[in-house]
Amino acid sequence: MRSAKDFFRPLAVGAPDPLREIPARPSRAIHFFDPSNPKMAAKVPDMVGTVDVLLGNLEDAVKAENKDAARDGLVRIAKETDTLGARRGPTQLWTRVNALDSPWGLDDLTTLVTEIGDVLDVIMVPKVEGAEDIHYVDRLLAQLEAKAGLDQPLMVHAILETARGMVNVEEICAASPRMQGISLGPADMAADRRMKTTRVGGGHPGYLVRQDPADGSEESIAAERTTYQQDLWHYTISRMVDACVSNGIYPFYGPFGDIADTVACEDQFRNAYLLGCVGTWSLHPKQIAIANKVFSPSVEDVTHARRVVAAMGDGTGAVMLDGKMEDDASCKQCLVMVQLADQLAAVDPELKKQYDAIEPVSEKAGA
Ligand SMILES: CC(=O)SCCNC(=O)CCNC(=O)[C@H](O)C(C)(C)COP(=O)(O)OP(=O)(O)OC[C@H]1O[C@@H](n2cnc3c(N)ncnc32)[C@H](O)[C@@H]1OP(=O)(O)O
Ligand SMILES: CC(=O)C(=O)O
Ligand SMILES: [Mg+2]
Repeated sequence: MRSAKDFFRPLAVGAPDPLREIPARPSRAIHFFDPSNPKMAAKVPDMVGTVDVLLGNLEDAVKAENKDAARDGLVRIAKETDTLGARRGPTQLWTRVNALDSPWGLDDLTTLVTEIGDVLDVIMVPKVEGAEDIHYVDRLLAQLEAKAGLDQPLMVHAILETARGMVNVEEICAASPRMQGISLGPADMAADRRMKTTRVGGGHPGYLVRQDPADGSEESIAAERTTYQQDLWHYTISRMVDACVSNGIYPFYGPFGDIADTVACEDQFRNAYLLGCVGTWSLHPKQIAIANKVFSPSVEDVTHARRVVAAMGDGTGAVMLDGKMEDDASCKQCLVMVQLADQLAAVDPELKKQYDAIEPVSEKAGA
């Protein structure tokens, strides 16, 4: 571990200074596309402005024989789409590179940083297992940034998709000032943990609790009883959120592979939103609207939050609103909601219209 004094020093001569703070950019949906797929690639320019993040995926879901074409395709798209990237327009440009132990990871990093390092915002690194993976990427990026003459450092986002990564999640988050966030990789995580599932994210009907039998008799045990499906990912997401927030970086849910089941997708996204995630992945264009809806506070929540903040004045003490006690702590929760709404309204005109239509609040205390 570097000393606190050295933590913000560039890791290569000529590399830009590391960021002191990770920018809080709206990132409700990270939309994945395969740059080697001509149909998907053709849609990218028109998607700028309709989604917070476009991510050129080079890793899983891209066929081995298309790896070079995907990398080259992303370089071309970034160069030709002059509104793409946070420095040039409303939509960030991220990439997911191949794993560090794969035959393609080194070429991905080398090519992307030197060719489009001034356009890319975040590099997502899959299958991160410990701080050593981030340290390797950190130094290599500094060398490449220096070589490319970049004046801003690239940020790094890790995917949490192994048991060892989970055990080391706090040190991964703290490993570099480049760390921007973490996403859950539920499919690889399930495989690595030897979970007996076959899905890409979401719940499982077999993971449940059952109502007690009425009286312990054989009949009552065999009788129909209510069951409640439980959330397979609660522990993982909660721990990821704590690790990210305690290190000043951002937690994200990941993929929901059942593209047709838009209802369960919305549920999974909302669970993550309620637990503290700031965004999620979109694998198909129809998941973008779901993510944008779920990760934008509802008009009802913003209305309530603004009322509480107004009623709390300087934010201290206790007041009654609608029969409920509000104090410093509930006011802080409401401020999270109000600030997120303000941040999203600045980039989403439709949301701004909805939030602006909320009646202004004047009450100072008790109602
Ligand atoms: C576990 C993990 O690692 S998850 C992350 C890796 N996985 C991915 O990135 C998957 C990305 N998504 C996809 O590959 C595709 O969406 C699939 C395979 C899931 C479905 O693809 P299709 O069967 O072609 O979907 P569908 O027929 O509904 O597509 C409709 C249109 O949207 C396009 N489209 C589909 N997905 C995307 C996308 N992610 N981005 C842009 N356009 C897309 C299709 O090309 C098609 O275009 P067309 O109307 O010009 O023919
Ligand atoms: C997201 C991802 O890569 C996974 O679930 O494995
Ligand atoms: Mg994976």
